[in-house]
Amino acid sequence: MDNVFDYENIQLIPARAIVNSRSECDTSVEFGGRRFKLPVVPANMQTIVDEKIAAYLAQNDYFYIMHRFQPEQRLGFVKDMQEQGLFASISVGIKPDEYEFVQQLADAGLVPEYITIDVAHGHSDGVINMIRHVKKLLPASFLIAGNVGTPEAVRELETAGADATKVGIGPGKVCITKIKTGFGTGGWQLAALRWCSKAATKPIIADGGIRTHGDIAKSVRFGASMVMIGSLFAGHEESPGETVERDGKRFKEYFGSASEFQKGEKKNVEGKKMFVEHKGALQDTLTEMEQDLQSSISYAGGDKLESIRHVDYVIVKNSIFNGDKVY
Ligand SMILES: NC(=O)C1=CN([C@@H]2O[C@H](COP(=O)(O)OP(=O)(O)OC[C@H]3O[C@@H](n4cnc5c(N)ncnc54)[C@H](OP(=O)(O)O)[C@@H]3O)[C@@H](O)[C@H]2O)C=CC1
Ligand SMILES: Nc1nc2c(ncn2[C@@H]2O[C@H](COP(=O)(O)O)[C@@H](O)[C@H]2O)c(=O)[nH]1
Repeated sequence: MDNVFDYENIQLIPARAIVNSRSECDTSVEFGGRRFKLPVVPANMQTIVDEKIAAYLAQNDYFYIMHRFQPEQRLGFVKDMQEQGLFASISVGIKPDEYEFVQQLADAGLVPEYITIDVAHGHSDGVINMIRHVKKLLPASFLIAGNVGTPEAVRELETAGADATKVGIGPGKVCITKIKTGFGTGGWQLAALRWCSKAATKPIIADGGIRTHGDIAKSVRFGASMVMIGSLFAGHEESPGETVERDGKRFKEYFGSASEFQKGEKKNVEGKKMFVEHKGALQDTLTEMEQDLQSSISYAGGDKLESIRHVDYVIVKNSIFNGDKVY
């Protein structure tokens, strides 16, 4: 690795605008055979997405990935979504039950449009074997595999049959992997994304560490086709996390998928729980993300998302925030 940096160390350099209004800029992206309004997907976590949010996103041309923490509901979920004419996008793990679940889907003739293999350490035989199993039984599903943090891992998962890989080990807001294990891409996620994307021949999802809307444009610049976001989606009215009130202010809970709260036990805990400020309706955030990304595209000197991919950038030694608060 040559240059090591993260989101807060990068500024993209503006180019001459070709549009007269930011509204002319198109933020949509093709991913897995469908076109979505934004290159953004809320994290497949229990306090971020539920069936209702999934249906809303699919109906409104946004990508979603349902989490895997209510495993018995997944088959019905795929059926329900497809009966409504919506795409089904689910997550699986790699334990023996998950092999049976994939078999059940195939036996029932249910083919989710998207399947994500969601485990902490994706560069493993466990994930490679599951990729092969899914590709054998459900070859028409678009298969995302992760998480990984190296070019070797991206290549191996792609070779095994993954249609896309998910990059990010430990940069998440409720992640404690970096502290508890000493490993991961925490603190240099954007550089890791750049490193991985140079090796990738298929799309990459950048996962974790997004703290501002500008970080979406930076992810696209450094090779992401899609950006997975947890904390920025945690505080909405619709968010499944519990709402609490403190000193007259409303907050919503956001916990890690490897936290004690998710697991129900204190074993291999690599996640924590926090409370984020309540921030209104989900659609307002999606709209603001679209407007901010339209602005990013205009600064890139284009009118399509792709124009961000080739802009110049500088590495700022400390933090671009220089003590400023984001909001
Ligand atoms: N993106 C990230 O940085 C991280 C994300 N997470 C999220 O937390 C959730 C739980 O993840 P996970 O614990 O993988 O899920 P599971 O508990 O379902 O574990 C999946 C399988 O992988 C094995 N496994 C887990 N970690 C490792 C490892 N480091 N080395 C070898 N084998 C391993 C587990 O065995 P065993 O339990 O016996 O080791 C188990 O068989 C997921 O949603 C995941 O995305 C968790 C940590 C980091
Ligand atoms: N190390 C852990 N990572 C986790 C856990 N639960 C989720 N995640 C990852 O975080 C991102 C979201 O990051 P954010 O910065 O946008 O909030 C999510 O998509 C997972 O990859 C966990 O318990 N431990």
